[in-house]
Amino acid sequence: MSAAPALRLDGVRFAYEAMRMRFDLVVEPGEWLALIGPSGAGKSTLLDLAAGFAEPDAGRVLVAGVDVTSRPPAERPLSILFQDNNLFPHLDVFRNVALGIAPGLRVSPADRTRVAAALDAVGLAGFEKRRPAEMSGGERQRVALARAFLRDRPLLLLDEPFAALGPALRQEMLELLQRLRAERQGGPAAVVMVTHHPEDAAEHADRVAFLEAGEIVAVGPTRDVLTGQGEPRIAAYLGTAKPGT
Ligand SMILES: Nc1ncnc2c1ncn2[C@@H]1O[C@H](COP(=O)(O)OP(=O)(O)OP(=O)(O)O)[C@@H](O)[C@H]1O
Repeated sequence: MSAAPALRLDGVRFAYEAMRMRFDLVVEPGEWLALIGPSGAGKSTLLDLAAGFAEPDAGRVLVAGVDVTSRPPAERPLSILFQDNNLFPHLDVFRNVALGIAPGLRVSPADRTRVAAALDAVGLAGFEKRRPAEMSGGERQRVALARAFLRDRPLLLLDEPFAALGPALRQEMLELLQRLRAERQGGPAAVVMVTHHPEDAAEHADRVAFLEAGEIVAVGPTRDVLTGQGEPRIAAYLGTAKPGT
């Protein structure tokens, strides 16, 4: 592929007191990569490093070919969707979505049309005046999704955003996400998704990276990684290890 990777972690090193981490990773444009691995392996920290919430001790972070290592989160060409804290509670739905394109909330008529179209795309036309507290968890995440896609960034970082929603709704949201990213004008957005649900990776991801103790210990096509081929640690994590192996 000739276009620059959507995300590149190049010899990125980072340490919390409890663990040293080192990440090398390339995510191609339009690719969907799932991050799996045991609790505390470093999955959320990897996303924090990509998003700019954590600064590497060494190495470089590139997004869409641009070195963003020392840029703050707001200046990186990506969108983020986490489980909580995606919306501002004091702003209504319209304003929460409009923030994606008009950070100062100076909304032009053209912006207004785009916000309405984004809300329509996630099935929330007519919800413009509601506050987040007046909506269900699933509806709130739809608002966050509308904002993320309105920003039209080439990279979307997901940290279990739909984990609290229940299996059917989680699937519905992932399918909506799949559809919205495919419709992006400049080509599908790349997705890096932390998940504790291997079935979500199996359904949606092109590749899977398995993390353990602050490192990516295996990365490859979803099927290969999820069958744990040649990697007993993955089988142990998935609970598919055969007795005696
Ligand atoms: N703010 C922090 N300060 C100090 N240590 C931290 C901090 N955040 C995470 N850690 C430590 O860094 C390591 C990696 O944590 P991280 O949250 O990235 O793991 P994870 O794979 O996302 O885990 P989980 O699946 O439980 O969410 C863990 O040892 C954790 O205790």
